Amino acid sequence: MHLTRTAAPRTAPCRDALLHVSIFFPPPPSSSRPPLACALFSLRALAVSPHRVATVTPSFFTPPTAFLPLLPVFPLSTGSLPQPPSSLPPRLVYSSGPMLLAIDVGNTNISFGVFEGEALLHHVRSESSRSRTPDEYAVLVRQMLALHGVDLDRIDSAIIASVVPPLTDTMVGLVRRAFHQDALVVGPGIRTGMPILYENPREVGADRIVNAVAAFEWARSGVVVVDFGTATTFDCVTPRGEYLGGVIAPGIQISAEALFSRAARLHRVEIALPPKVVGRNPMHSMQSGIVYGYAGLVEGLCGRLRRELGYPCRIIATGGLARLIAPQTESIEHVDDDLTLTGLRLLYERNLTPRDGKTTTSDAPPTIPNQDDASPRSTDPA
Ligand SMILES: Nc1ncnc2c1ncn2[C@@H]1O[C@H](COP(=O)(O)OP(=O)(O)O)[C@@H](O)[C@H]1O
Ligand SMILES: CC(C)(COP(=O)(O)O)[C@@H](O)C(=O)NCCC(=O)O
Ligand SMILES: [K+]
Repeated sequence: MHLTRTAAPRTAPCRDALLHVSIFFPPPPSSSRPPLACALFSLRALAVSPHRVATVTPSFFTPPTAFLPLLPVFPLSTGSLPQPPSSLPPRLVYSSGPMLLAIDVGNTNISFGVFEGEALLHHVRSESSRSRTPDEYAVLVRQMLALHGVDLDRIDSAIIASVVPPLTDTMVGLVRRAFHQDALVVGPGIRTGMPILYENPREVGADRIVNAVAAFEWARSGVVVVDFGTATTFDCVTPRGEYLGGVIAPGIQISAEALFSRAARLHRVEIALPPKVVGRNPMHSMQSGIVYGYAGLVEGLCGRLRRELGYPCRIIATGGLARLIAPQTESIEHVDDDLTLTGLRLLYERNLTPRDGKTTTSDAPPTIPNQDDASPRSTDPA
C-alpha cells in the first residue's frame, strides 16, 4: 500500500545506547550564532556526548535547508568534541515533518509514543487513572511531551488502543483538546491486515491485536507474542498472518500482590532476581517463587503452544517485566519494549488513504467487525 505520510527519517531503533535530541534554537534572525555553533553549544550545555546522539530534531528552524551545514558537525568535529567510535556512527536526522501520537491504554499504565515516520522519537508513560478528565490528561500529556522537547505543533495524527473502556473516550477527548485531531481508535471497523480467528473478534483485547500485528511484521512467520502487562498475554499468529488467539495468565505484579496481601507474615518484596533458586529468607524465597515460577509458566505455556500449533514459531516478548523474565527462559528469543507502540504505528499506516493522507475505515472490508456484524469470523482479504 502506498502511504502518503511525509517520508520518514529512518533511524535504527538503538535506544539503549543512543539519544534522540531535540534542540530549540532562536529563529535565525534573532540568533547571533550560526546554526553549527548553536548545535555544538547546545549539546555541550546539555553535557550530551555526540557519541550517543542518534537523531537531532531541531525546532524553530526556518527553512530546514538553512541548517544543512549541521550535517557534518559530529563526524567531522575534533578538539573538545570526541570522535564517535566507528561502531556507533551518529545518525543525524534533520526534519520538521508531521508526527504521530500513539496511545496504548493498559490496565496499569498508559504509554504515549511520538513517531516521526517509522522512528519512535519519544515515549512517556502515565498511570491508568480513571478519575482524570480529558482536560487533565491534555495538560499532563502536553507537559510530559514538552519536557522531552517535542514540538507539539507537529503532532497531526493520533491512534489509540485501549483495554480500559472508560479511558477510551477520555483519550479521544485528550487528543481533541491537546492536538485538535480526531484519533483513530483500534476497534470494530479498522483495517488490520490480519484476519482474526478468535471465536468473537469483538471480544479480543485491542492491545493483543496490536501486538500480533507488530510481532508478525517482525517475524514474518508463525509467531507467539508474550506481553507482561497487568495480565500476561500470549498471542499466536499463523505463518499466513492470521490471529488465532492465545492465553491470558495473571500478571506477575498482581500475582505477587495477591501473595503479599493474603499471607499474614509475607511482606511486599521487590520483584527481582534472587541470588539462588533455594531462598534462605522470606524475601529470597518469594522472589524465587515469583521470578522462577513465572519463568516456568512461560516455558510451560510456550512448549504447549508450540506443540498444539504444530508449525515453527518465533517468540517475542514485551511489557513491564519482560526484561526480567525473558533471560530466565529459553523460549523467548527477543524483547521489544516498544512492540505495542510499533503495532499502533503500523495500524495507523494501514488505515491511511493514498488520497489525502488521513485515516479512513470505510473503503475496505474491516478486520475487526462492526458491532452489528452478525458473523463471528473475520475474513479480511488483505
Ligand atoms: N519499567 C518497569 N520496571 C519494572 N516493572 C514495571 C515496569 N513497567 C511496568 N512494570 C510493572 O509491570 C506491570 C505491567 O506494566 P504494563 O506493561 O505497563 O501493563 P499494562 O499494559 O497492563 O498497563 C505493572 O504491574 C508494573 O508495576
Ligand atoms: C487480557 C487483557 C486484560 C490484557 O490487558 P493489559 O494487561 O495489557 O492491561 C486485555 O487484553 C483484555 O481485557 N482483553 C479482553 C479479553 C480477551 O482478549 O479475550
Ligand atoms: K499492554
